[in-house]
Amino acid sequence: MSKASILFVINPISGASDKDDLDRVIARFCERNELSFDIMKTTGESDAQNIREAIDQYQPSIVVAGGGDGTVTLVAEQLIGSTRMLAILPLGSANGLASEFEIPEEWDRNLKLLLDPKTITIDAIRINDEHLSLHLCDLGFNADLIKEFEREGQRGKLGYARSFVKKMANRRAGRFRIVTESTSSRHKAEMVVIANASRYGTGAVVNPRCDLSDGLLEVCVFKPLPWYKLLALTWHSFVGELEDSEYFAIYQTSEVTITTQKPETLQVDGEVIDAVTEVHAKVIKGAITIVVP
Ligand SMILES: Nc1ncnc2c1ncn2[C@@H]1O[C@H](COP(=O)(O)OP(=O)(O)OP(=O)(O)O)[C@@H](O)[C@H]1O
Repeated sequence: MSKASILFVINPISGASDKDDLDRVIARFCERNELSFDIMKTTGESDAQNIREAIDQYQPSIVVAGGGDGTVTLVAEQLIGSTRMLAILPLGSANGLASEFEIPEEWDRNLKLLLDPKTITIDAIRINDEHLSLHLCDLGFNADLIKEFEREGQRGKLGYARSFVKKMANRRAGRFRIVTESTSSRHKAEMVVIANASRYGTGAVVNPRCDLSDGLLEVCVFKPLPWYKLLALTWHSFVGELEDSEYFAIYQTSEVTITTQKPETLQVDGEVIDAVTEVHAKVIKGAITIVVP
């Protein structure tokens, strides 16, 4: 088999880790294994176009997204409909999609996955005919939390924990109407998740019915609950038994429209989009092939 040609797309500001040595580690790994490679850095401006141009020019068989979930989604968007593989080098604060597949964060172990790549083809979700989601989108609590995290200008796991505690003290519920292909329901909820994957980067399972290749998305509803029930719900979440909780509801569908009574913050794969009153989500079956351990 001919050796892979690899394009590394690195977000230099993702997460809080020191990346000064990364280019050298990548170069040493590729040269040692006789892999042809190129490295580009994102700038936060025109990145989608720059990645497309680099792919056109370089024609890699694997594109590595080195960054957090935002970078992974940005790179994936440029690969939809192509046979090129997407590999993930987790450098973000939470690394949700990478933790879903237990992709190693440690650079040397991660790069070894490129030598004889094992892959899985997964679905994606198109949000409001515009944004791509491979992982989790949500309205309400978690989106507000990410917004707070960004507003405070924090990065890294400690900053995330600080914002989490602050947001937990100010939980609130909104009203949601959820229309799937076969159901229509109304809920008072603190958070509604549109899920391709199963868990956040923290490990909390929000979607116990996750199958990333089944052509379906899940809509997961977290109803308002009193403080003294929080621990029980968290327990149900971490052991994957959320459906036992009366404060949780789930719908499976390939398409959904969610409308809210008041504007709710929407986040897609870790990026805060805006406050919205309507979200439409549709599955793209078999959208992308990912390198996994
Ligand atoms: N060189 C850069 N300078 C400033 N911003 C950048 C640069 N490159 C990318 N960005 C921005 O970084 C964001 C994506 O960050 P990403 O999700 O990869 O990391 P993170 O936010 O640290 O991780 P996580 O999503 O796990 O919290 C995008 O908003 C993108 O525009």
